[in-house]
Amino acid sequence: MMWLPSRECIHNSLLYQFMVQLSEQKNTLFHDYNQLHHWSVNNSDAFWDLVWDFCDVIGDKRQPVSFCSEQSSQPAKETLWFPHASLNFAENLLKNWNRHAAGDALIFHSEGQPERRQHISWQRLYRQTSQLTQFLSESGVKQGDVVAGYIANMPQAVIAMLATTALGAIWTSTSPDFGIDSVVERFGQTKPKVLFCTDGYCYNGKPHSSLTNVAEILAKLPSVEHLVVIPYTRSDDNLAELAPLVTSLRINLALWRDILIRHEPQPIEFKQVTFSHPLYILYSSGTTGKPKCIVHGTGGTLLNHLKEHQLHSNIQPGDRIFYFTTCGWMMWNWLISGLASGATIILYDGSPFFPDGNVLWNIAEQENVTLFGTSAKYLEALEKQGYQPIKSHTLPQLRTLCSTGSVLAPEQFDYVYRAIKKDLQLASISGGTDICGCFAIGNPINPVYRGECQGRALALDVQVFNEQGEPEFNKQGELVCCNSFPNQPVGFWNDPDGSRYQNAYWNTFPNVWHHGDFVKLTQTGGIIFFGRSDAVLNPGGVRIGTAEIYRQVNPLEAIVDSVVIGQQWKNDVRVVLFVQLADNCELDDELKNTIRERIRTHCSPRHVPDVILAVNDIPRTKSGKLVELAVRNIVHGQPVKNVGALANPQALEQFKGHKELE
Ligand SMILES: CC(=O)CC(=O)O
Repeated sequence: MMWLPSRECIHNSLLYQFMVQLSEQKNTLFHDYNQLHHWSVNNSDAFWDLVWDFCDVIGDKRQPVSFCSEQSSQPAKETLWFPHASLNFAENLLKNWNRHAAGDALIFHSEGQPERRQHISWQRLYRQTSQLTQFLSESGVKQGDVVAGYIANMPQAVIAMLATTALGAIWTSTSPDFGIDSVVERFGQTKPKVLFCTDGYCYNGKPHSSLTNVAEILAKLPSVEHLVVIPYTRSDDNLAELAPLVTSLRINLALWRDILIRHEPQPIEFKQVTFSHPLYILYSSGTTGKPKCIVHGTGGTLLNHLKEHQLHSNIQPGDRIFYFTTCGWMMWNWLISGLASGATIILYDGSPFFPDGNVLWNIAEQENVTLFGTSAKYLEALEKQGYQPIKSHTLPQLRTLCSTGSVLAPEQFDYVYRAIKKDLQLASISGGTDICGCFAIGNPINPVYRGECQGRALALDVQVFNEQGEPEFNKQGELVCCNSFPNQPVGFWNDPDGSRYQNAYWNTFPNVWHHGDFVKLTQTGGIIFFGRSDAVLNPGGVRIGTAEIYRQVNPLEAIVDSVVIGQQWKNDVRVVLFVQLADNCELDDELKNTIRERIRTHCSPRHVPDVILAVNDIPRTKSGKLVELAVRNIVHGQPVKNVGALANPQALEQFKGHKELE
């Protein structure tokens, strides 16, 4: 065990208060989290009904909580949640505005530019949302229209999203480091009427202009009628270069500042929509084809985020929450929902290592961050570079550290408690874009065990299935969810018969959501992740999660990063490991033997790579995920679909033509 919440922490937690309320209402005693989880799965209507009340959702709830036709052969998929409810997402995020009007709703930090730090009060957030809502209405945006952001992670992105959803329109965003094709592949499918863009973004000490990309994107997105430019890295005058283009395309060009000048803040009329009304469109990474446009509903997203924030993460008014993300990752949507719990959101645009690895910890210290969210990859890089925030920063308010994006190895749990903070709830969380939330998540009342996500998310019947579709306990298998939950996607955009949605999650096991993670449920109620199940290595028919290999290889000083695949070889599969070496290191026999020995000792002889090769860079998606399937395709001489989804597509070249693989 690595952390145990104090009795005081437990009793002060919202989850504990929820359990007390539930015990009184249902006359049932809940002794621990696992008991509550069990109850919530078996009584999911009562659970979600109480979450609505407990989290003070503004809206008209109505009964029933859920409905499914008796004829349905897939109730887990086809259940409708709160079928008669109506609500508005932005209204719920702004509901605290006049309670703490002068307090901070948003705080913005921009890479390397302390003078750009901005505090946006709740009142200013409400007023600017009102101004933008008026602009969007005048621009013809109505309920169900799509509004897009090609935008840096800054307050204007939040305000544009709130104004869009206040009208019952649908928000979709990518970050400005996406290339032209990647943006067109996404927005070309969802056809936004209005595009918000920043003129650029900052990364690694350099401002990058977006305007040339924007010009080309607009030429390929005929749906866009209005372009709103947010000057960020340059002065307004430089925007003149866009003018001829928008005139030739007959697009209306507006500057953010002018919109604020032209509209007086007014009380916002929040459009009430149904629970399943589309709220967000998120995109799958698109490494296996055109990105899937995953539509998330208003009520499901809100209710689930309230559950994840208040019950699992203990987020309360006065909390200050930070997630290192861009507007192109679902953790941005997750973060911004924190407003609905009265928390202050800390936004950061830039590199987490510029000017050095202290940058995010400086922000955490300066802003008294209570929940700090990041990725396992960031923590790995921080450790490798020798940072120990525990020695350099004072973080008395920091209560929770969330990590996601890839598997958080057990040794990284040691690092967090040794080098960041001892008294901390380390929540390794996992779910993703598909559900805009989590299947595995933390909670403030359970201990944290080394290498384990604390538990299954409340009211989600998460199980581990073997290949025959039978539940397994304490054995590796597929993460599935056997019941319906409100934040299942409403469907995919442009999927009229629903077949793409059905194929993506529902065809592997009957009436069960198949998520594609390779995991194990533990005796403590926790979950251990071993990697994506489609990347599982299969030498001699034994299924090996790729995270088992990374756990042994990546901590070595000589290694910066690695990717492992299974290569079809003589009617079997052999394990091929690619490593990116640290400066001045060589992949000599000694290093190969060290790698093999570590893997043999800590895993098994089956895990030992048959081939180890050096490469200069490891390909990842823009949200930092390894693309094992793309590497596998290259090695097998197959095409890689959608290289535009990658942050460093040029890295793929080095996986071609190795004579050791022929
Ligand atoms: C919660 C998550 O699972 C986020 C991600 O890794 O995409």
